[in-house]
Formats: sequence, C-alpha cells, structure tokens
Amino acid sequence: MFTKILIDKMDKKASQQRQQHPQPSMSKSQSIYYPMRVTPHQEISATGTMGVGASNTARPASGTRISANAATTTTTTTTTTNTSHRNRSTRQLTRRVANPLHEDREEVLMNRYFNGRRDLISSGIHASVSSRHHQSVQQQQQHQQLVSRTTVDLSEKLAKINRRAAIKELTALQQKNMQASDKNEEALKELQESIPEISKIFDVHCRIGSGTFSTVLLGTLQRERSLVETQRRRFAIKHHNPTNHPERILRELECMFRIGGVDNVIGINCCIRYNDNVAFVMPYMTHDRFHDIYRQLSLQEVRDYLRNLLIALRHVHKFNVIHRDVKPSNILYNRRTGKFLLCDFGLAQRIAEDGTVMQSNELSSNAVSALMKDMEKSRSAGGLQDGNSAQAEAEDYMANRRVRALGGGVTSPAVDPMANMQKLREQITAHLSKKDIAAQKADTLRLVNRLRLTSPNVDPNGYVINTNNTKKDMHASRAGTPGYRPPEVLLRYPHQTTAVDVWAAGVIMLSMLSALHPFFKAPNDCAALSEIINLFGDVTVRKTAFMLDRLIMLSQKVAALDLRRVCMRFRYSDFFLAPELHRRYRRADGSTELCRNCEQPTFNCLCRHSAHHLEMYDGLDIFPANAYDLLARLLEVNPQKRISAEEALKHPFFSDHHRITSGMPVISPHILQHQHQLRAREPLPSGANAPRTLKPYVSFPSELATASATSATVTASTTTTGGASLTGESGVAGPLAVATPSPTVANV
Ligand SMILES: Nc1ncnc2c1ncn2[C@@H]1O[C@H](COP(=O)(O)OP(=O)(O)OP(=O)(O)O)[C@@H](O)[C@H]1O
Repeated sequence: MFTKILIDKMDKKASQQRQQHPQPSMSKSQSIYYPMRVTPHQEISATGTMGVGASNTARPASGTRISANAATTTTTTTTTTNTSHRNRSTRQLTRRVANPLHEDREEVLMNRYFNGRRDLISSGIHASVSSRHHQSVQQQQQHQQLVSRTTVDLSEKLAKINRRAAIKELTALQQKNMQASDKNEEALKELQESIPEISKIFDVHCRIGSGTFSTVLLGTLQRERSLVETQRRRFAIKHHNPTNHPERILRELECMFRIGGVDNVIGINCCIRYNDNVAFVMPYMTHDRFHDIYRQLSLQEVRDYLRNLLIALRHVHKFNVIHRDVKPSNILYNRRTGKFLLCDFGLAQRIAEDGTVMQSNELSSNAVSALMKDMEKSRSAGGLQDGNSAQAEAEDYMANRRVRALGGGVTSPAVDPMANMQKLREQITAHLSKKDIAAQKADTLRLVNRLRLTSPNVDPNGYVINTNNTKKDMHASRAGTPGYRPPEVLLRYPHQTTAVDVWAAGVIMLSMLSALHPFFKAPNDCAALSEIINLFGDVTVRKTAFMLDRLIMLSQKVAALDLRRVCMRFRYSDFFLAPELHRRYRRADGSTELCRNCEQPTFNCLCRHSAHHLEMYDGLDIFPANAYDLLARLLEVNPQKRISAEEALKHPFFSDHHRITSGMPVISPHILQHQHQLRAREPLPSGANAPRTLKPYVSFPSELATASATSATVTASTTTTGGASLTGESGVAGPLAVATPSPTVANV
C-alpha cells in the first residue's frame, strides 16, 4: 500500500521530469533488455526500486530489465553488479515498507534523487537505477570528483610551490654568479688599473681567492700564449689592498723570499710595485677547500696532511719566525696529488734575541735594502721558473698513483676506506624516528653548548691580569685568527714562541679527528679562553696562567674532558646516540642519567677521569691511540711544555703503518661486523722486523698500550704548582681586576 503510494508519487515526478527532458526514442511501456548475466531480483523497475515492481515479487530474468520510466541508462553495469549495495537498498526499502514513518523522509530523498538525476541528465550522464542506489553512486561520484579535484588542486599547488622555489633558487644562483663575475671583473680591472705592468707580462684570467688583506688572481705568461693551454704555467698573483701597511707587505715578502720555496712553504717568483700598489707573483696550486674534505679524510691522508704541515712549520721555525696564521684557508692542499703548501705570511713575526716578538717597524732599513738586493740578484738569475701547469699537475698525480701502487704516498680518495663506515651509518640511521633524531640533535647541541659556554658576566676586556707587579706589563701580540689562538696569546703573554703555530696545527688536527670544523668558535679572546677551559679543565689552564705570571679567576671548576672520547663523540655521533643503546641504559622512569660535568649520558661520559661505567666503542675509530697522544701534545696548554714541530715529526703517529685495535665491548652486531671489517683491512705486518705500533716516544703512559678510552693527554698537567691557590683567596699581589671567563656549567 505504502509502496504503491510511493511508486505513484515517483511516477508522477518522473513524468514531470520526462516532460522537462523528453526521451524521444522510448515509449512509456518500452523496456530494454541488456544481454548480461544477472541474478534473480535484478530487475530494476521504473521507479528505481529493485525487485519491487508492481507485483513486488522476485522474477528470474535472463537480462537486466530496465523500464522505460527509468529512462535509458548506460550506467547499469556498475550498479547491477554491486550486489551488496543492492541488497542493502532492498533491505532499506523493505524496512521503509514496514514503517510508514519513512514515507516523508523517503519523499525528501526521492526529490533529492530526481533533482540530482536531472542534473546528471543535463550534464550528459543518464541515471537508470534505483534512487537509493543512484544517490549513493552520485555521492560517490561527487566524493570522487571532490577528491580528485582536491588532489589536482594540491598537486597544482605543490607544482606551483616547486616552480616558485626553483625560480627563486635559480635567481639566487644567477645573482650569486653575477656577483661573482662582478667581483671577478672588479678584481681584474682593479689589478690592471693599479699595476698596468701586470697586463704587459700576464694574461690575468680570474679571481681565485680573497682575504682580509688581498685578492689573489690566476695569471699565465703572455709569452707562453703559443703553448697548449694545459702546458702554460700558472701563477697566483696576490694583489695587496693599498690600505695594507708597507711594513706588513715587506715582512711577508721577506718571509716568502728567504724562507719559502722549499719544505712545503710557498715561495715567490717576483714582486711588482707601482706607486702604493704591490703584487706578489707565486706559483699557482690547485687545492681542495678544507671545508669540503675534512670529514672524509682517511687516516693516511690525515697523517700526510699533518706531516706536511709540521715539515713546513719546522722549516719556518728554523728561521725563528712565527707564522701566526696557521689555519686551513692558509694551507693549499691537493687531495689528488697530495701536494701541500703553507702560504700567507702576512702576520708572520720574527722572535728577537731577548725572546720577544719583533714588531714590523723594527725591521732595519739595512735589512730591507739587503732583501731588495738579494731579490734583484735572484731575478736576474732566472725568475719565474716555478709556475705550475695543468699538465705538470696531472703528471704529479700520475706519479703519485704509481708510488701508491707500490705501497707508499698518499691514499687515493677514490678508494674510500670509510665506505664500510658509511654503509654502517646508513644502517643505523635508517630506522630512526623523528623523535630519535630530535633527541640526538638535542644531545649534540648540549655538548656543543657545554664546550662553547662562557659566563655572561665576564668582562671580555679584563678577564686576565698580570700577577707580577715588579715587571712592566709588556705588549703581547694578539695577531692570529680567532679559534686558532693558543692560551698564551689569550693570556696576553708577551714572550710568545713558535709554539703558537704548533697549537694552531693541533686545532686543525682536532677538527680532523672530531670531524667538527671550526672546533673553537668564540667571538672574542675571553670566550676563546673559556672554550679551552671547557675542554682542558680549569686546573690545567690556571696552572699555565700561573707559570706565565697571569691570573684568571673562575667562578666554577670545570673538569677536563677526554680528547679521544670527545672526538669520537662528534665523529661517530650516530653510534654514540643509537636509540637501542640509549634504551639499554634508560632508567625505570624513562629518564637517562647525565654526567654532571660533561652533561652527557653517564655511559657516554666524556670526562677524562670518569667514574661512570662507560660504553667503549672500540674498534670503531679509524684513528689509533697515538693520534690522540700527538693531538694532546700539540694542544698542550702550557706553551713551555708543548711539543715542537721537529719533535712532533718524530712521533710514532708518523711511523706507525698499522694499528692494533683491542677487543672491547660493543654496542650492536653492526659494530661487531664493522670491527671485523676494520681488522680485515689492517693486517699486521708479518716480518720479524716489521715496525710495531706504539713505540715509546717520550714517556708513554700504560693506558696507551691498552688503547683504552682514557685520555692520552697524560703530560698535560704534571705541574705541581697548586692551581687552586691562585684563585684570588691566596692574596696574589697586583691590581686584581677580577674577571671570570668561566664556563659556568660544571657541578663537580
Ligand atoms: N699560490 C696559490 N695558489 C692557489 N691559490 C692561492 C694561492 N695563494 C693564495 N691562494 C688562494 O687565495 C686565498 C687568499 O690568499 P691569502 O691567504 O694569501 O690572502 P689573505 O688576504 O692574506 O687572506 P686572509 O685574510 O684569509 O689571511 C687562499 O685562501 C687561497 O684559496
């Protein structure tokens, strides 16, 4: 009965629809039989209900019958095969039949259906199935349309963002290139205008570097124009800024001329002056930027780099000259050929007879004229012999490869000894969650902050005072680059020696071993001293200050860190921070116990005299224990005890051709596997006379022999003078301008 009413209503509506959208090819009674397999009850009546026709009985059919009232359809294939949907519709209808209250609701739905269908028809899609079914189909379609529209919208937006980012990047790159080419043009023009003579001798090609005091350009000789490009000798033309003090230029010239040209120290081919403009012509050397390579250098490369640096320093120091600006950007190092040159003597100083460093204005006019005469003599003797052609460089490379093939020389970066390590790293980091990564970052940041912390209350200009009233406070040179200045410079000690350069070499080695560059990054000398205290402890620095008649006042004690563990913590941070390891040491409440001094988890404690149970990570480090011993000697806080370049060259680190790694607890099977790989790579020499590792050098501590993680910095604090008695309470004489360059971290 209710069904009848419903059907009538729907018929009425349908006929209205038909009037609005007449279907010319079908009469009211027309039916279409589709030759498709259907199941019983699959007949679809004109009213859109299924299996409930006028008779409301199930009729087996060999095809899908669609009455003309439902209009023609092309969508039945999907709807008729969707049996679950159909059953649901049937059930719903049955329910509605049983419950008259559904009628009104049904009517609303029907209206919606027909309105929707009208829309569909007008848009070219013909509806043909039951209203409920159609409604859901329609909803599905709408949903799909919406989803696809949203997807299209999103991907369009994404594409737009990408396009915009790419354009931005490209513009920035173009701007950078333009700026670079502008700078290039500018530098070329400036050189040619200020020293016209240059353009008569050289073809100046481009700018290759610039510093605070000069611009360096690449030039080739005009008289070699007829040669193939690769055979032309190349020269670096260092054009000094006209604001440079003439004394400074003269000093650099003297060093390069008298000291340079041998033992990895850059020489000079000629010097051209025109009014107040000066240019040095030096052999050009292609080199790698330290920043690009310091993390990938193998043990052998580190060894070669440091040996070359120490050879250069030994040579410079023989002349009683302090280079004062030893830092990676003043070292030209070619990783392919293994060639090495120490350059930039702009800050070099000679040590006077009385031990003080000579100021530039102390160079006598006699010395200057002697220098000029000597230079002139050498020019007429030959001149411009040392240019370095691309072909010569390629030959060097080939020769180097041959030497390597015979088992010597520098290792090829192509044979990457750290490939296994990289693989292992990838395995470890592959499964890290965002939370793990965030925790790791926080941990490393805490350590960096711990190393770089300076008390905010400290007076950066008055953090150190002279304790010796009787002596006149002499001028102490501060020349050098921040981050590479040694404690004696930061303590304003006037009697500086060549040990200044050795410290800087130690800082470079520290960056290599820790894979952290720059390692020291203080904005001023006071903060720089704090960084040193944070690493070497307050006692060591206070003792040194006392030795140098200096007083520093610290608000807190700071325990020294273990150099090897610090380096390893940065270099192998993925292993130190492996989540599985941290989970193992986690307390019941989920927290991790931290060392109060170094602020690292206790099992990763970096303190030199740690009382905690430590995870050892042995077998992981590519650097042997004696590398850290040398590092500690180069970075000896007390300049009087610091190793010299000559002594350093005799250190076992440079004669050690293999290393022994002791078996230690490991954190995971990955590391075990890696240890195995490492050992496989480093076979012990078989001959009876083969050199053994760890030959005693000066006096080796027993710890070194066991390759334990305890510090190699054994000689760092052997002074018996009580450092603690110097902290002000002891009544040290002198104008106590109290200062506290202290790292305020430690709660020892
Ligand atoms: N002989 C050379 N061959 C190739 N490149 C060189 C040569 N000499 C210098 N350079 C490049 O020029 C850069 C600047 O040179 P240099 O350090 O002598 O100038 P500077 O003005 O004294 O620099 P800074 O202010 O950094 O001490 C070097 O870092 C290096 O990249």
